[in-house]
Amino acid sequence: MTARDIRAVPLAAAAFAPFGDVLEAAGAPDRIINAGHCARFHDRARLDFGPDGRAGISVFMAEPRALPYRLDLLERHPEGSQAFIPMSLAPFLVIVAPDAGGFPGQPQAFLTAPGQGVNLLRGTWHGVLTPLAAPGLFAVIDRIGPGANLEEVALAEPWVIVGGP
Ligand SMILES: NC(=O)N[C@@H](O)C(=O)O
Ligand code: NI
Repeated sequence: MTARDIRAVPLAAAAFAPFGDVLEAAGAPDRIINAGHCARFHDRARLDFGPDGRAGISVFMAEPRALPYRLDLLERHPEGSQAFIPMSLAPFLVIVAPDAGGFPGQPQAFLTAPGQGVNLLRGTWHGVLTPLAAPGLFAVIDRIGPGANLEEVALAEPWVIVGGP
């Protein structure tokens, strides 16, 4: 490990909560529906599309990356939340960072388990969608609306996201 290495940890709702929501069928379902044939984990994301935006669903086909992963760009969407719902069971890397005076602070990296998705809160600094295996196929729910909704920061010094214990 070097000073610029960040170890990815398994994604967990409590640790991720300041940055967003973990979308998963975990724990007790909120409702049993469809004549008992379906468990509904109800309303699990803090969606936010602002006063002049609306929700959109897009499909992303992202190029798989590998660990160790060079992180040299962070971004945020000041006008809306952004959710990534994998359409495969392949893991992906979720990188987030707190805000530090309008710029990203120390990033944190999480590895998803099969079946987990995430919703990033409005304005959360994050790395771009980073699948770790093909297909990098995702449904993305984010803001459709007027105005700029993307702030990018190229890092003067990259971080290296590493896996493993
Ligand atoms: N730009 C875009 O649609 N995607 C990014 O926001 C991302 O987080 O991957
Ligand atoms: Ni984004």
